Amino acid sequence: MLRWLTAGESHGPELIALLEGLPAGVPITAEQIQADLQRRKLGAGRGARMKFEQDELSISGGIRHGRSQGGPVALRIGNTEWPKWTEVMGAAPLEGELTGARAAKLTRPRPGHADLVGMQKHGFDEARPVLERASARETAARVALGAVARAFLGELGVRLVSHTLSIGPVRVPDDAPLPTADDVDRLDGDELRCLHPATSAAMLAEVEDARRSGDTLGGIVEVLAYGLPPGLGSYVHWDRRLDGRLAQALMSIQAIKGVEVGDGFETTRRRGSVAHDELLVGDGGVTRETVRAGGIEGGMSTGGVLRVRAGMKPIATVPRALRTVDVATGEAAQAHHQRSDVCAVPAAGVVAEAMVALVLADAVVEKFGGDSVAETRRNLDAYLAAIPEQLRTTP
Ligand SMILES: Cc1cc2nc3c(=O)[nH]c(=O)nc-3n(C[C@H](O)[C@H](O)[C@H](O)COP(=O)(O)O)c2cc1C
Ligand SMILES: C=C(O[C@@H]1CC(C(=O)O)=C[C@@H](OP(=O)(O)O)[C@H]1O)C(=O)O
Repeated sequence: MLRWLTAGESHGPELIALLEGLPAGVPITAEQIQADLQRRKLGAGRGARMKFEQDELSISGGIRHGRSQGGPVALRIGNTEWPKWTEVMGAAPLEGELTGARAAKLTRPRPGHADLVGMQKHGFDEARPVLERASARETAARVALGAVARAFLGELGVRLVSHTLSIGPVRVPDDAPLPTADDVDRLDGDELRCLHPATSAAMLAEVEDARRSGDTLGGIVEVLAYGLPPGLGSYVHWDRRLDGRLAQALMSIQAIKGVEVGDGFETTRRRGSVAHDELLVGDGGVTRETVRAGGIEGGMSTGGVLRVRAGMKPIATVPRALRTVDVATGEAAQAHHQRSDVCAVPAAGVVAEAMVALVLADAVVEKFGGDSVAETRRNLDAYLAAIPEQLRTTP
């Protein structure tokens, strides 16, 4: 079993990420993790902070001479903004009152954020302690862990890619080809992480229009995984189903409001005769002509391309501020707003990829075990070799 945990606040000194259960021998470097952190900062619509803050990665444990060692992988991502926040976010007891530009209490909770409920739940009189941990800054830690999970999967021939399917009302045409794992660099080179040039241009125009009118946008991202073996997950227990685990992981990303597996809700509008992936006689086994189910049947990977989507709501800190209540006075007010992303959908694609990588890596460890990646690979190869020829699937 893989376990992972993150800690840290948006304007604290650093984020901490821990991954436990990774077999030894996975090749992984700080440069690889840093490269993924960089990918998460990209994209049209990101706010000012992405330009001046660096993700300062350091590896505190679990990796030696470029390989995992079998112990927990411990990562730190320094917030280079920290020197401006030492007073507001310091761990030491406060002597006297806060002073300076950031001293004012945040008593105008932002609708669509954790602000108000977090205050009610934890007994805070302002939103600062809530928004610091609820912030999607935390997704940097997830992406760092996802890079490690992806390195493990890569050793087993599994490769991931994510892309933007829609921004607001602008969507990639249904007949556009699916990105493959060879498209990652091209996708990262596009500000919207979209391979379809006309759609990317229309998405950019939509983001610029939202920015000009003091508004924000959401959208849909899609993650694909190539090279998975059949049989990850389970049809036996509700909590071991791969689709359920992926949905939970994707829904846990800040601002994700819906998840689809394969064609998702579109499938509900079809008749059964054209909704599934028929099994056909192929060269050397069984084949499927379509990928409507997204590579999951009965809660298990089919061995075909896995395809999941996550829908993100528009950024909740709207510059044209939303109505709220000042909880210090009980008076009507406008929500607190300082700076914010206009649209973070391209970044959410990178985060979604990381979460999918972590879930798949967990499912691989669950099925194939292994204290070293070589052992995991032996177990995987033996499993595949033992599947009778008539039952084998070819992509
Ligand atoms: C990569 C990423 C960046 C985000 N950036 C912002 C932002 O700049 N401003 C904002 O208000 N929300 C941003 N969000 C979304 C908020 O964190 C999210 O809306 C908030 O936590 C409440 O959403 P929830 O109800 O889904 O948890 C971002 C989300 C992601 C995934
Ligand atoms: C810092 C990141 O995203 C932040 C996520 C976020 C939010 O409310 O979720 C709000 C913004 O932070 P701030 O209020 O400090 O400008 C984003 O910049 C990041 O992704 O690294």
